[in-house]
Amino acid sequence: MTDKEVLVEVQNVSVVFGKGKHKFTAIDDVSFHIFKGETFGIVGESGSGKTTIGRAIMRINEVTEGQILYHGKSIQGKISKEWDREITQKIQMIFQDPMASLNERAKVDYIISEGLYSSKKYKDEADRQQKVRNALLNVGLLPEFSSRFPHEFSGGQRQRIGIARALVMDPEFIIADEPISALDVSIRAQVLNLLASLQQRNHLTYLFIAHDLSIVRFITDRTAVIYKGKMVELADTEKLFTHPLHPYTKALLSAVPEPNPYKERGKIVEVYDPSQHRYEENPPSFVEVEKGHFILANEEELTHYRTSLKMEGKT
Ligand SMILES: Nc1ncnc2c1ncn2[C@@H]1O[C@H](COP(=O)(O)OP(=O)(O)OP(=O)(O)O)[C@@H](O)[C@H]1O
Repeated sequence: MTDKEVLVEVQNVSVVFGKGKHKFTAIDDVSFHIFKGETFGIVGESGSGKTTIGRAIMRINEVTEGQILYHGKSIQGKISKEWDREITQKIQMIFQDPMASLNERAKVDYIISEGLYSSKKYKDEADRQQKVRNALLNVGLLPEFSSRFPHEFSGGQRQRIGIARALVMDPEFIIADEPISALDVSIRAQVLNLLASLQQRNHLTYLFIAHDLSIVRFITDRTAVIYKGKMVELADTEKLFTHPLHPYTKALLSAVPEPNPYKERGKIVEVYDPSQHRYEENPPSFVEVEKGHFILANEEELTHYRTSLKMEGKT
């Protein structure tokens, strides 16, 4: 990745659902940015808020506090019609479950064209059909499939239809929300490879949401770890996997199964205990502890992290 232009900026974003007694903070003061051309991963356990962040960038979830910028311009609140149209086209999402995310009663042709219809992003009917054909070919499906219904396809093919639906809009940024976790293990690699080759060919930027750490390591350039709506660590992916600092990241990594059964047998899985932080008296902030490596820590913890980095000779 040579281009370091910032494409997406999430600034102190909180997303709160419900009101009064039922108020629930799903995302709590989260900040990060995504460079153009990179694959940025967000990992965390179920319910940690990964999807909510993706949906906030898609403008499906309303941001309660903070702001999200795309190409340096706010995407919320009162925005011009042109800007709204542009971001609706440029930011696309691929969903987790290809069985649930495709309209069963619509033909593939309509499913893929929906975004085109609402944005009127085609010259005439022949142009629309050509765009659908190209999108299907780009994801390795036959153009003839456009006259079929979703139930006629396998899980992997359906996810390819979901990808084609995003691609037909000629996007710049794709939020892939656990795009392979609902698929058979045997076809996961194919879909991942397809996403990787589309990224190269179409100069795409990805936000890749996952709970499976081995996939994140394989596909992302940088990774953020989220725990109960708070971002706790962010670093280059290799760095995060080889030199994790936050105890939650360490616990997550220690739970990844080892391919070697002998190692797996003797392995100690760390348990994360959030009460170790003592944040009541000394609250944390998300700070850069070394270049490009951010961590949620209070002053006391920061001193500890800096010392351990120094000992590794890496400050
Ligand atoms: N519309 C909503 N109204 C109320 N609570 C919600 C809403 N959407 C999400 N939540 C809650 O916010 C929290 C975060 O949900 P989210 O789907 O972002 O988690 P996730 O990390 O993506 O989990 P998973 O891996 O299971 O998809 C959960 O506790 C969820 O129940």
